[in-house]
Amino acid sequence: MSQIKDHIQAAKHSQEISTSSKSLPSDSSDSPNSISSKSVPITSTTTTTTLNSQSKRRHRRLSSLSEYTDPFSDAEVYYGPVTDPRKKNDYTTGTFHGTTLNDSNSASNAFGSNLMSDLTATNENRMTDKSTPRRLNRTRTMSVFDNVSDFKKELVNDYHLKRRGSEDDTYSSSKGNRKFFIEDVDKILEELLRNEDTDKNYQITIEDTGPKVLKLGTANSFGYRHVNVRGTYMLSNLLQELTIAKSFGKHQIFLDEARINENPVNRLSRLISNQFWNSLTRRIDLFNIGDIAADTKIDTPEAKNPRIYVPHNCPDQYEFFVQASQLNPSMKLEVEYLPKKVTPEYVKSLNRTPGLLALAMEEHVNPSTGEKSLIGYPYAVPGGRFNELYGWDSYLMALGLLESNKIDVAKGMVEHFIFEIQHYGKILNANRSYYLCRSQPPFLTDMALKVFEKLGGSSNPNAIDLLKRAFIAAIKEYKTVWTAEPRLDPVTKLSCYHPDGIGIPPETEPDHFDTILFPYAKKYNCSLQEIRDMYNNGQINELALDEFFLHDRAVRESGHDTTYRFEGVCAYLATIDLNSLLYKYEIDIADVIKNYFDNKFVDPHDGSISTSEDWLDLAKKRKNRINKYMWDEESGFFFDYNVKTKKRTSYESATTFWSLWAGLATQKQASLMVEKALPKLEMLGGIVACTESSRGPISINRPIRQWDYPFGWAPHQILAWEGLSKYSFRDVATRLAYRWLYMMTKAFVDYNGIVVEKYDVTRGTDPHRVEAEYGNQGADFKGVAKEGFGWVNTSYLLGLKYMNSHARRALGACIPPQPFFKSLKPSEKSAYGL
Ligand SMILES: OC[C@H]1O[C@H](O[C@H]2O[C@H](CO)[C@@H](O)[C@H](O)[C@H]2O)[C@H](O)[C@@H](O)[C@@H]1O
Ligand SMILES: [Ca+2]
Repeated sequence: MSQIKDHIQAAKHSQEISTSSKSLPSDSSDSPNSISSKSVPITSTTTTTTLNSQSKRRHRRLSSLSEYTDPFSDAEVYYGPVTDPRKKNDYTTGTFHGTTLNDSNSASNAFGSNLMSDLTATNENRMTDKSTPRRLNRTRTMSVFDNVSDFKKELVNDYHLKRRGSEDDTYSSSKGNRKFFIEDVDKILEELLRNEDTDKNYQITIEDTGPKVLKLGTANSFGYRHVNVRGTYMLSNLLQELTIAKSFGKHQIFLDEARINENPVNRLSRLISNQFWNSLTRRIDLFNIGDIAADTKIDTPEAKNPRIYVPHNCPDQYEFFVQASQLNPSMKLEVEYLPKKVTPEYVKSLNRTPGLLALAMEEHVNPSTGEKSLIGYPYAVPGGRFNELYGWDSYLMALGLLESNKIDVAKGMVEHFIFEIQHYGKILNANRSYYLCRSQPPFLTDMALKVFEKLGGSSNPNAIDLLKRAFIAAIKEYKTVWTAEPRLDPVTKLSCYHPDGIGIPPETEPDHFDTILFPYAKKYNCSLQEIRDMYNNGQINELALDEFFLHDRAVRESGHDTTYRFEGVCAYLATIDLNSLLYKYEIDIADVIKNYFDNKFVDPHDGSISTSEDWLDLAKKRKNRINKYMWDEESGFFFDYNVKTKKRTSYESATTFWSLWAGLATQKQASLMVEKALPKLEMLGGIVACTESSRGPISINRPIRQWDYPFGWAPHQILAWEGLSKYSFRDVATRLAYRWLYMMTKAFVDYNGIVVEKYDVTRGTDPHRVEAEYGNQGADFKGVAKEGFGWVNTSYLLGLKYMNSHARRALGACIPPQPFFKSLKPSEKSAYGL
């Protein structure tokens, strides 16, 4: 009680509450840093009695100010729970019924914390942390006035930069624990955006030309004394935090300065592990299926209502979804069975009526009623327009999820892949009807092994069971998808991406094929839309177009959609990517048969028997063929091999490093790759997808492609780092990782917390600005980025594992690679392969 009096006395003495009517927070706040909207006015005329009764009511709030609360706790802990009953979603009770990505008003969507287990785990971690407050950071204004993208240079030229005022001096007295008191979240948000978001995109970035300073009231003075928050980074973090607080229905909050001043490396990795994964996680239940089935990619009237397609032999699932649609008719969920045989004609017939494809579900028994129901296994989606379970994205996300200890989600994705192989014949490009004919780069064996290890490996019978089921499925996939016609080339015995399908892929952006279709529109004297329809409806027969779209589908199966490496030829290329991955399958299968099937695998699908030696033999043969057809000693590249023209290509691609990841290259080949190929692909921000010379000139008739120079992709970085490390080039991997992390951190700091699908690795200032094909996913958010992008999130967590504390600090200060490498002592340089 005396502590309370001291506070009030101190406030009175400093005359902070004596002149005007101000609001103080009430005690009804149930999280340490949020305050109820009901505040208690105190004026200079307030009587002692009133003060006393208010003191009591303020007790918790005032004492919580002096207590240590983790400034870096998750949004749910820091701002939660939701105080607006209309926004009360099931994240508070552990079930999640909403995934509408664009609904910024929903707290659960702001940071969809779908799984109670995740929340509990995070809270537990925090609690163990509590006694040891982390070292708080120095002020990170990180303003970069003169480092503005040429995208907006003209605007900046007209702007007169203001000199900064002198720094307010209260920081030292706060002992690094300063908190702000935001009396009116909406008002500050509005002021912040009005002053600082000069280009009106609801983000505060280095391209905004505001004063870069905003006054905020301190918590100790209940808002009467102000300090300046300066610079793009802190102001944009303030915008992010206020946006989140608002989404939790908060009108007043205490906000730790450390939270908006956090070391960016810590902030980004924290957000990825504790927030972004949750926002990207889905788990189908009776109530959320409508949201999960929604799709923004197809724009036909029939695509407006959510639709789910169920395999012909899954009656339980069919019933479950019918029940879901009956329980909630306003969801307008349509439920359809797939036929037993899914043909390309059938898939094309669904183009106007696309739908989600059912995934694996488990039985759930309600402990109190004993009632049985189904619930989907959790999975993560890549983000942005990609709101479904993808093939290789899932593997890459699983690596990051495991790193963040979200084992359930990674495991769930293995279950889904087993289900997909059983019911759709392959791991699908993604679980939408328009992806039924094609797959994506295969990673299931490695994914299952990594999940298995995390689950406790051979000491856990459930982990062994999962591993065995995953390998039975992977062997089926290997035999019936990747080493069967049309994907297997009978001559070289190497494999190509070569899916089925008819017509124009409906999920692509409408103008994507305009340059290809234009001559046909001219020939038939009709519009581009008419030619699209005529071709899709089979009203015109054009063999060249059929051939083009055969390869286009193959490009999409390769995951590298799109690149000039593959255009017009992909289905005839035995690629180094795919054949490296299949080599890895063969090696992994050999291992698992030896260790978990007593070295005698009886295939339940075809009755055949194989041993570890059989699979090692397949691997050896593939390796010899890869060397024969693809290795180019002179350039240090593995190139794709064209099985039709019977020629090795010369397109220099980052996927040459997949041979290292798979472990098929020799040490000598690895050294040549580092010596000759790497210098051509190593850019400012990491490894570029291909060399500029291989890509060739870009023009209006030859538009830029996203899987080509100058773009860099997370999967390429991750596989190269791991591959190089396998071959004693961890130093080189560390250098490449620094580059990539620097680029990501810099964009995150300068562009309002952005994390995108891909980056222009040649661009120092705004690498996230990629205007190719459907644009960059992850860039389109208001106020705060909620999910990052799946595989890029992973790349950040994995890249950090290569960094020592010195490099981490340099990244936190956004030191570009060149000056950083130059500043290293000779003894330190070797750790970066310099
Ligand atoms: O809608 C256009 C294409 O989009 C996907 O490809 C891209 O996103 C995927 C999800 O992140 C990723 O797996 C792929 O590598 C990207 O190029 C989709 O996979 C394509 O099939 C689709 O046509
Ligand atoms: Ca802006």
